[in-house]
Amino acid sequence: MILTGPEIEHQVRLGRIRIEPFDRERISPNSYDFLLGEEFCWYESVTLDCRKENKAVYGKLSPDGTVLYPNRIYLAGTAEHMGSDHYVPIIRARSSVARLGLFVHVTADLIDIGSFNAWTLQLHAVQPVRVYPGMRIGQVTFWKPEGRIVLYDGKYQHATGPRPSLIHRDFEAQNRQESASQQ
Ligand SMILES: O=c1ccn([C@H]2C[C@H](O)[C@@H](COP(=O)(O)OP(=O)(O)OP(=O)(O)O)O2)c(=O)[nH]1
Repeated sequence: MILTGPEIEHQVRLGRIRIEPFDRERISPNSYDFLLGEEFCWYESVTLDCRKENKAVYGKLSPDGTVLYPNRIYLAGTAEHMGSDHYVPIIRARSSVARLGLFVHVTADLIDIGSFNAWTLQLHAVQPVRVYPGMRIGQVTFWKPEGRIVLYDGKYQHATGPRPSLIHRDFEAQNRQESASQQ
C-alpha cells in the first residue's frame, strides 16, 4: 500500500519517516519531491570492472548549470537525508525531468527499510541536458511492508553524498570465504 502525500507528512511529524530538511510545499498527492545535491562524481575510466574499485572524480554542480552528456553515468546525492524504519521508500524521476530524457536512477529504485542517507542518484542523460543543484529532480514514495522488518545495515549506510559502486567488496568477501574454507 502506498502512502498518500498527507500521510507522508503525518508520518514525518511522527518521526516514522525522516526527510531532512523537510518542506511541506514539496508534498504531492502520493509522493515527496526531493532535490538534487551539489556534489556529483563520475568514473575516471570508460570501461568499468565489477571486481575492482572504479576510481571516481568528484565535482560540484555549478549554480549556473552543468551539462550532463550521454554515454556516461553521473552519480549525485539527494540534497536531503531520508529514510524510514517503517516504510519502504521507492524513488523515481519527476515526470517533468523524465520528459527531458534524464534518468535519475538506472534500475535501482528500491531503498531498504532502515537506510538513512543522502541517496545516490545514477543520472543518465539521453541527450545533453543542463541540470542545477537544488532543482526538484525526483520523487520518493513510501510503501507499507508486510512481514517482520529487518533494518538495512549495508555498505552504503550513512552516506552523506554520492557513493560509487562498492560491488568489488562482494568479490573480496567471496574470496575470503573461499580461502577460509580451503584452510
Ligand atoms: O538508487 C539508489 C538505490 C539504493 N540506494 C541506497 C539505499 C539502499 O538501501 C542502499 C543499498 O541498496 P541495494 O540493496 O539495492 O544495493 P546493494 O548493492 O545490494 O547494497 P548492499 O550490499 O549494501 O545491500 O543503497 C541509493 O542510494 N540509491
